[in-house]
Amino acid sequence: MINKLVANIKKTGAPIVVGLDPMLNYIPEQVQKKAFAEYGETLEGAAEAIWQFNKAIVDNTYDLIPAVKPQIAMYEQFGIPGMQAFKKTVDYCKEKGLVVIGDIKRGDIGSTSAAYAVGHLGKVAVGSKSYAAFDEDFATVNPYLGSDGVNPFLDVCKEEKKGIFVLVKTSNPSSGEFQDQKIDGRPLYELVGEKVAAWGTEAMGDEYSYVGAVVGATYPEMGKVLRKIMPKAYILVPGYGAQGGKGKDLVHFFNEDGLGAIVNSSRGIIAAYKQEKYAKFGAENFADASRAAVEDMVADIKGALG
Ligand SMILES: O=c1ccn([C@@H]2O[C@H](COP(=O)(O)O)[C@@H](O)[C@H]2O)c(=O)[nH]1
Repeated sequence: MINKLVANIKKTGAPIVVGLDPMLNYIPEQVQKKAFAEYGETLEGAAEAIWQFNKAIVDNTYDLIPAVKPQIAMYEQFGIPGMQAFKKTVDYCKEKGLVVIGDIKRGDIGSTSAAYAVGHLGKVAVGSKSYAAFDEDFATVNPYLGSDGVNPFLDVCKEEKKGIFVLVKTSNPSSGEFQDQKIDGRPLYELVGEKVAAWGTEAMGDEYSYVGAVVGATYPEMGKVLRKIMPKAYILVPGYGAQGGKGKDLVHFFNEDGLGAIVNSSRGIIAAYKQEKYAKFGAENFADASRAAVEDMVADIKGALG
């Protein structure tokens, strides 16, 4: 899958990911009304609204982008219907040729991590049969339980040629509380970065490893250091747009080959129609506003990279 991700990035010339984080309050009234008319103001109605919202955005942007990142929390809050909308979204994006990064942030004791890995990236055995349950291409993994929480994901990735992005330095304001703590004089996120590089040597694609890292756009100096520590790891960079990250902050997340990083924007793209800059599109044309926001994001990053 890392080869497909790199190929999609080269084809589109767009090192970006559209984050599909559909909160109900981003979904225009007309989409909600139609879904509620069919299913009532129920969990099913909410799930239908988020599915129709996602579909419109994907239909309007898929030719410009290499990948999407559905955030599972946004679906899970609507229970079983929400999870069905998650799965429908994953399948639809894959049909459109997009790489799907499930932002699931899992990681547990070994046996539990194995179940997460199988459910999201692998196949679960049922008697003599096996099924790919959610079947994303990549998943985000929390490494803070240690190697035995990550190894089951590596095993499934090797078998299925899928990938993971390991949380190394997250974009949120309090990420330093634990991640920046020093051990033998070095911040914890650097030690995790070294582990990502080591895990990656066991799982190489043609140019990059199946084991990537999450590093927030909001910490550009740390991104620069981590880029050097993990030269073969793709870096998934959240924090662009709504969290304040800009193209100029991201230059050092990339390698000399212009590859090596993929920048996520969720609210900045899917709720673009709510921003003054894209207000001319109106709520009816929300997906056109998202397309314009994708074009602007690509221009911003490419401009910064020169
Ligand atoms: O360090 C991290 C890791 C993950 N995220 C996720 O990315 C998106 C960001 O959404 P925006 O609307 O573009 O701010 C969201 O799904 C987060 O859970 C992150 O922000 N930082």
